[in-house]
Amino acid sequence: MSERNRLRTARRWVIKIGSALLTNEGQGLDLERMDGWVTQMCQLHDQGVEVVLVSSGAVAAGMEKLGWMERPTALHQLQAAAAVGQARLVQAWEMGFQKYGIQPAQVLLTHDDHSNRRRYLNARSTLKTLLEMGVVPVINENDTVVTDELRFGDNDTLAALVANQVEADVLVILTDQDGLFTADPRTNPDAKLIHEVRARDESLDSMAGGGSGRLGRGGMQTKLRASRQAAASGAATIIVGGRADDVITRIFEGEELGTLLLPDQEPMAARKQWLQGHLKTAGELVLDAGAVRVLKEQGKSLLPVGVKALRGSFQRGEMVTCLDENGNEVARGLINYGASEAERIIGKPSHQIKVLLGYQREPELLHRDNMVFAS
Ligand SMILES: Nc1ncnc2c1ncn2[C@@H]1O[C@H](COP(=O)(O)OP(=O)(O)O)[C@@H](O)[C@H]1O
Ligand SMILES: N[C@@H](CCC(=O)OP(=O)(O)O)C(=O)O
Repeated sequence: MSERNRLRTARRWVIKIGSALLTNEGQGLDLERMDGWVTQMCQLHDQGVEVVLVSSGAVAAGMEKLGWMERPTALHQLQAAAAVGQARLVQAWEMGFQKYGIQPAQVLLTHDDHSNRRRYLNARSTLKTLLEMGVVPVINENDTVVTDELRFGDNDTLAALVANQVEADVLVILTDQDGLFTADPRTNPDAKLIHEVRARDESLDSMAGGGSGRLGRGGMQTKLRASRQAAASGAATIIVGGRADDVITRIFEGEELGTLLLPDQEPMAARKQWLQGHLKTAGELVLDAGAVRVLKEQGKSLLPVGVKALRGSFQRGEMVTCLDENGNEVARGLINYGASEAERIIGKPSHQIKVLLGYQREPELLHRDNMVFAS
């Protein structure tokens, strides 16, 4: 299967739409185009694809409402514009999605939400819950509360971190150019579009310029960096011109649009490598002999029934070590329940989880996709 056709099998997409594209060069939000993207995202949704939308445009929408012609540079003015514009932005997306009976949700994130482990896990859990419910999260940076030092600034970086966070298969970056060119096409009319490349290819560094348009931030440099970040969890990135007709649908159908930046590894292999490198664990589970056997011999998920004891005050989503009764490591992985919940369900069959906790998230304590087994 060609790499493009493989996109048809991608089940979770993060789609980032930049400021340069969302606003008609500063004339407010381009509602007509937004409607077109919504239609396409809903078509994807109908095909069983989970969609996360990372939408810029708060500052640009706010500028229009406030009658400002130039993007301000002072942080407090940017924040004021974002506060005015974010409401407008999310209202526009909501109206679009509701025509198709699909519920969007506003999620505003900051740098802290990614660097603080607890908040990271919390946000991940919320995003995954929204996706399970068929909701489309519409994410932006929480511009009004961030400080200069702790600002993503551009949404490419934020979109890549979100792609890691929800383990997306593909990150689509819609922008105002047809893709990544050999040089900035604004200043180099001879620049050629790159169709497919490995994200880590170092020759791209000198091609991607940092200069952006009047409204965007970061230019292609942040998009290239984002593709590398996304590749770390196995996601492919497509940088593509968002003004092309039916661009999202055509990418889904495998058409060669924009630039495809490939990861070096399949998502699962990348994920396992990431897990392997995660040396810090937050707790331990002691397994009974039966559970040790199915984990060791069949590489299966761990159910609560096979756990005899636990140690540590871990949160849901943190890394724990699984030990046999002699203290030897059998596996490690990300746990689906926090320590106080796990305490109540260990040794019990999964069908009792709902009665014991009042709810059931997953039947497994650790899912095999989130585990690496000791050799
Ligand atoms: N090699 C390149 N290929 C394409 N565009 C480039 C390149 N280098 C720099 N750019 C610039 O990046 C801009 C897109 O980035 P930006 O303005 O930040 O948009 P967005 O708001 O979509 O993130 C383009 O308009 C283009 O001028
Ligand atoms: N959070 C900002 C986004 C900043 C921005 O323009 O980013 P980008 O679209 O990546 O160039 C906003 O909503 O205006």
